[in-house]
Amino acid sequence: MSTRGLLFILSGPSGVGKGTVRKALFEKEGNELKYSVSMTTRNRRDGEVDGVDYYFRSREEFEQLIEEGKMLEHAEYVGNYYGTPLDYVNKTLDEGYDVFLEIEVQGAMKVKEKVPNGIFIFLTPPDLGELKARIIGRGTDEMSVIDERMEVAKQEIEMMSHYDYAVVNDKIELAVERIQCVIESEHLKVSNVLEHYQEMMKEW
Ligand SMILES: Nc1ncnc2c1ncn2[C@@H]1O[C@H](COP(=O)(O)OP(=O)(O)OP(=O)(O)O)[C@@H](O)[C@H]1O
Ligand SMILES: Nc1nc2c(ncn2[C@@H]2O[C@H](COP(=O)(O)O)[C@@H](O)[C@H]2O)c(=O)[nH]1
Repeated sequence: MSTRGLLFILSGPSGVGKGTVRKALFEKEGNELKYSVSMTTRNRRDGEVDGVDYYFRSREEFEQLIEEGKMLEHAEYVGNYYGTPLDYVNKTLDEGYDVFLEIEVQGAMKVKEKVPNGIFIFLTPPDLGELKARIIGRGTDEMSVIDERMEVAKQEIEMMSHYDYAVVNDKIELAVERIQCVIESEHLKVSNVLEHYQEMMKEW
């Protein structure tokens, strides 16, 4: 017997540390979350692997998938498409696993329209100076792109009120612990526990 898994959406400005925190969370023992690998049209960075970090696709291929209704959400971000393939999310939730998305804010708001019972977590920087320092320190973007990402970040932070939880990423380990607390408490919610028993009672 399995009930449907929960959908967790981690979002927040570029460079806040979503990828870093998500990887640290997934390295924790006993974690049964499934990560939904996103699709993008942006160029692959050094060390990134197709199918692991992203599915890297051309604009034409991406647009075809949008047209066929194969994306749960998609957004255009700093000149490239990013999106969440729908089939993997549905299949994995149906198998009873929790699914974890790591996406930007426009996409998260589209998921909220389609999956209102998703759990939306906003990862925040300790302050904007630290956010810029992290983007620069990562060394993956030119200065013009960094400025663009900072402009988008200010608008994104204003969207925090649409989320269920705000998690500060001051220290990676603390941010991971806070997210683990969110996951555990969501599993204790009566609505989620009750669903489990309702499924069981159907079989008795
Ligand atoms: N708590 C932290 N303290 C200091 N540095 C951090 C922390 N978390 C992440 N970083 C660093 O900040 C930089 C950006 O992190 P990361 O790439 O994970 O951000 P992101 O939110 O996933 O970015 P994007 O949305 O653009 O993919 C990296 O160099 C990472 O090592
Ligand atoms: N709406 C979506 N946004 C996504 C998805 N996968 C990643 N992202 C976000 O895009 C920006 C830029 O990412 P980068 O790898 O180029 O730095 C960042 O905020 C990601 O979280 C997705 O499937 N949908």
